[in-house]
Amino acid sequence: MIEINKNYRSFDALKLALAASPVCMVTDILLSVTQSIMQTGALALVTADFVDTASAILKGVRPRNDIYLPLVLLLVTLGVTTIIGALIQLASSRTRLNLKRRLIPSVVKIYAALDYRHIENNTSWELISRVSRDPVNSIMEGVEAYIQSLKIIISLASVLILIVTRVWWAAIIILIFSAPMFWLSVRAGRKVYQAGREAEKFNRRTEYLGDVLTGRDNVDERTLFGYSDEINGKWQNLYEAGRKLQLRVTARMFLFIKGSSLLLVLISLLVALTLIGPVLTGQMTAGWFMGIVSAVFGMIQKLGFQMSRSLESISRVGEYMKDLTAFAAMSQTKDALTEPDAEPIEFKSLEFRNVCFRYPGSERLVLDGMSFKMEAGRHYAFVGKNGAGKTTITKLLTGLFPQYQGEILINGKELREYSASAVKALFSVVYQDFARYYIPMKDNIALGDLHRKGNEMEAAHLAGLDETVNSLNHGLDTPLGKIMAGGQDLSSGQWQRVAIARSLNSRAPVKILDEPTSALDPISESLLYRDFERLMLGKTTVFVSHRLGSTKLADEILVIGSGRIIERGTHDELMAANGSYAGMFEAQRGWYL
Ligand SMILES: Nc1ncnc2c1ncn2[C@@H]1O[C@H](COP(=O)(O)OP(=O)(O)OP(=O)(O)O)[C@@H](O)[C@H]1O
Repeated sequence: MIEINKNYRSFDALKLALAASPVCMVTDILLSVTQSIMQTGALALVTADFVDTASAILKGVRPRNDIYLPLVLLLVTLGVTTIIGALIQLASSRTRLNLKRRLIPSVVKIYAALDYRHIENNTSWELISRVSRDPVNSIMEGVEAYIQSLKIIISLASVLILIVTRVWWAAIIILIFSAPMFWLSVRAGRKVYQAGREAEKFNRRTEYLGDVLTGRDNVDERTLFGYSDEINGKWQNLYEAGRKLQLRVTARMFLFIKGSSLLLVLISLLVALTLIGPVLTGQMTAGWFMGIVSAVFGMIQKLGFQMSRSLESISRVGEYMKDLTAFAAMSQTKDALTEPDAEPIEFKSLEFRNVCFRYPGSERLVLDGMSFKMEAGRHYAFVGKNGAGKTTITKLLTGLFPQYQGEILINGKELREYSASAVKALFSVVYQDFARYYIPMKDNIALGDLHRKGNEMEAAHLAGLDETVNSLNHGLDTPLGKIMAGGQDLSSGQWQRVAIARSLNSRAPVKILDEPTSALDPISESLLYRDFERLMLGKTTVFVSHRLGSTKLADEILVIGSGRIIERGTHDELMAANGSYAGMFEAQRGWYL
């Protein structure tokens, strides 16, 4: 539904709603127009007729029975206006639902395909959160504002037509005073959205601190460290700053609306006063006087308050549309949404040739001339200090950051030349901060390779999850976590095994394991290492670990420092070389002696 590289303007809110729900939108607009004519022009006419007939009856000029028709017309006008109001609400809520059905998947699709660097960058992340936070309401606010403005314009036109037939100059005065109000309202709306944008930064931070204060994840540390007051103070400071910003604009807006409403009330009084003359001289009937005056007052109220509000909303949706335009124009990863190929390509080798990389928005080179080669079927381990760049290498390998210099070659061919689906099929990763999906255990494991459903039990068994599965109420079908009904939570180590099972379920020939045993108990960890050869038979593995005992399993250890490989070899070779690796290994071994 959202088009890439389209320049969205505020009016496009209407077009989007019309595309999502044409019947309801057209019904809404037609009913709204009818309602505004009924509420103003038609009501003024039937009121005039009713009052004039009643006064003629009181004077004895007309028979009593003549009152019935004007009375019925008056009641019908009021009744129909109310019914139309209810129908408009119905049509509008249907439009909202239809828009939601079409818009949300479209926003999610763009979101999911965005280049990974936008997610990591603060500025673009703020834009992404602004757009994706509540797209349906943001757009519907504009749609309703347009329809509201149309209603006001129709009301204004029908009242003005009535006034022109009696006191033409009053109509001109109302028009002249309304024009600057329109303009000011548009400006005010823009200011409010821009202030909202500033306030959004505060909102995101207060939301995060709110999570820290109330979220389930931090409950243990929160209780133990007793930091609630400290964080609460920070939360309040941020909240206050955001609130003051918003308040300043809202107060200005309020004064503006109130001031202009007062002005318009004065104009209506003027119109009413000038109409008294023709009534007294008999040029205008009392009924027409009442009809016109009540229509003018009703319309002035709308003009003063609703019109300012609607124009404000229209310019706000205009600003939202600018954000939407920028969001839809953000670079996307080609084929980001494609599934991995059903059959991975045959893997032969992987090579980094003089690769340099810095994260977007950062000056520091994390990889600085990184070169190494890996052959199929062998096991490799990356070791190095915290922040040396081990995880970064795995991110580059899996295509998350294509903006590197140098070459990354798979089977001798540049990584960027492969389709995303081929790269996805080639690697499976157990991430350091692996995901926990609050869905059944079986689905958690199946996500590792959606082409290969039905092998979840085997993968669970290989990952040492038999006991865990048996302890769950419904075995593999038990929802994990506490979100779904009947869900059971797991320990960190059990969750990590689920992530390992996910990887084992995949047929990817290259397994990347980034600290895969950090949450496992010593027995489980050594069992995993014992079975490592069997589990990874025929696979190429890239192991990232600080536990140097585990790196002994690797055919080759690559030590990273200063953004490049500083040592490489088997455990024995590196120990004999007595360099960096040997230093790290001895430091760790010291603790076990
Ligand atoms: N999104 C990012 N933006 C900017 N810099 C980043 C980003 N992610 C990581 N870095 C920086 O890149 C460097 C390498 O990080 P990386 O996670 O690859 O290190 P690592 O060797 O895996 O560390 P550890 O052993 O602690 O897991 C670090 O200095 C880190 O600060």
